Amino acid sequence: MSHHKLEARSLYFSYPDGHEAVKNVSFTIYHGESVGLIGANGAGKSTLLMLLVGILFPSRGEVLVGDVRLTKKTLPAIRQRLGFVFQNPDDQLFMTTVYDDVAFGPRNYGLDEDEVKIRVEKALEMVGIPHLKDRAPFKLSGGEKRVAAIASVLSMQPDILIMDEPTSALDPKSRRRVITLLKNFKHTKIIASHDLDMVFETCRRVIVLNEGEIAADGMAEEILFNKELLESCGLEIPLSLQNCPVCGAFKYKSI
Ligand SMILES: Nc1ncnc2c1ncn2[C@@H]1O[C@H](COP(=O)(O)OP(=O)(O)OP(=O)(O)O)[C@@H](O)[C@H]1O
Repeated sequence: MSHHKLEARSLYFSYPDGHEAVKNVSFTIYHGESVGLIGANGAGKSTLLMLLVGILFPSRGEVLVGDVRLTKKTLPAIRQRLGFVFQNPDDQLFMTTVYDDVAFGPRNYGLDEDEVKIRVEKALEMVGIPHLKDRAPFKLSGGEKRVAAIASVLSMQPDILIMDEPTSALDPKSRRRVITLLKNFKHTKIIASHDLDMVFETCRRVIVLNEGEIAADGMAEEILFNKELLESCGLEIPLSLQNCPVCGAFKYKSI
């Protein structure tokens, strides 16, 4: 299904102050792939994700969604297929209730209220917060806000899910719920995170960014066990993949 393909071609991006945050980034992500995007603070992960969803536009290079080049003109038609979860949930939640925030996308898309209700209830169920539906988003805790923001994207049933730090600030139960829904999401997903254990569980492919450039792009097993590579990019092997100091055993990947 080539129309779900997402391609970055020699992307460069400089912020107005001249800082070059993304340099010569190229990759193709095919339908159904699960891709973790990792890198130290400031490596360019968020900037790259914003280029992929058309919040920012590259200084040079191009992004293609299917065969369509992402531009200001093509963006409206493409946007509804891309579900983007921001790093900061406050950028995503702006209605007076959680329900209305999660309903916003489907309503905007023109679905009738019965369908909207089904979508909202399903999305809230998936992230485990049906009980918060009537609450004001700004009165939620950090973790509650994060899962509400995820629900507001799931309700659009996107073809491509792009998430910036979906598990940060989550307690173990909420984190586990997010991991489960990511594993169950069968379309394309791209997840930027410092939670490398989560990346290992949910992504088959990993792209490593270092100072704006791709340092590695390969199978999760190859990359997340590569101590030298990770250390050269300011990262370390995820905890669940480190040898147990007592028995020497590894935990193995289950996807
Ligand atoms: N608005 C901005 N103006 C200028 N420079 C910026 C701006 N936003 C980000 N940067 C710089 O661009 C680089 C990449 O930032 P980005 O947020 O993409 O990194 P990141 O990998 O997502 O980092 P983190 O893991 O800390 O979230 C950093 O050096 C950052 O300081």
